[in-house]
Amino acid sequence: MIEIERLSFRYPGAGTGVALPALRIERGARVAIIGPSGAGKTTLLKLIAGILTPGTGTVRVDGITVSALDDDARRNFRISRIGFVFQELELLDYLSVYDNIVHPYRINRVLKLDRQVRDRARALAEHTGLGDKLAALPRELSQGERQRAAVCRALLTEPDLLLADEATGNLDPANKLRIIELLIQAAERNRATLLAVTHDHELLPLFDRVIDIRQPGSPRAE
Ligand SMILES: Nc1ncnc2c1ncn2[C@@H]1O[C@H](COP(=O)(O)OP(=O)(O)OP(=O)(O)O)[C@@H](O)[C@H]1O
Repeated sequence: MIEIERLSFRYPGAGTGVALPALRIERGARVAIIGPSGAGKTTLLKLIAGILTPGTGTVRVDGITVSALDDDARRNFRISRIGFVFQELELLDYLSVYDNIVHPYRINRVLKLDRQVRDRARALAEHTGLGDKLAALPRELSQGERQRAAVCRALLTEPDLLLADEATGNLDPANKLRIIELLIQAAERNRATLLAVTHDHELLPLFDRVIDIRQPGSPRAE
């Protein structure tokens, strides 16, 4: 469960940010976050993930007040509980698809890259149609395949909370649908919550709730 109370955030020197009076999202919900460009959708995801710390108010995830954790605890929380898929994929060009997928396990000591994880990485790749691309470099993949690799990486830790920020941007309609369906299936399998920022209104029927972040200072949650 995600609980937000009187949340506000402003970037230093910027006139805009995000403000949300209150919001509750049940565990396992699949939620689309919409709103005009600059309304604060990405900022909201970063506040929930503990990447940014709110100016005022609180964000609680499964009873944990994320902003009250110290830096190490917040990082560990993020690594072990949250899967993030960004629009800018941030796959590492010099690593194979397989090495990209398991990368979080190589750089975070809280994660252990054991045989089970390796098997899970391969199974995820198979399931997403990347089974024969594990040795390829990201630049040798199509855009849809790269995005699927980024989704596999986000799913490998079996996160409780999946945050997708325009994960389907720049993809054709068939690939958009495939990515969202992958995220929804994974969330259902793990009883995880899915929050997906999207500008694609045709994808909204796939979600069970839509939160519309309006102008900063006067947001609307529905
Ligand atoms: N690093 C930053 N420094 C200063 N201001 C920022 C920074 N990142 C975002 N902003 C500003 O904060 C506001 C909210 O940005 P955010 O990226 O959360 O919006 P968004 O709703 O995700 O937009 P979009 O749909 O265009 O991605 C915008 O006015 C933006 O210019």
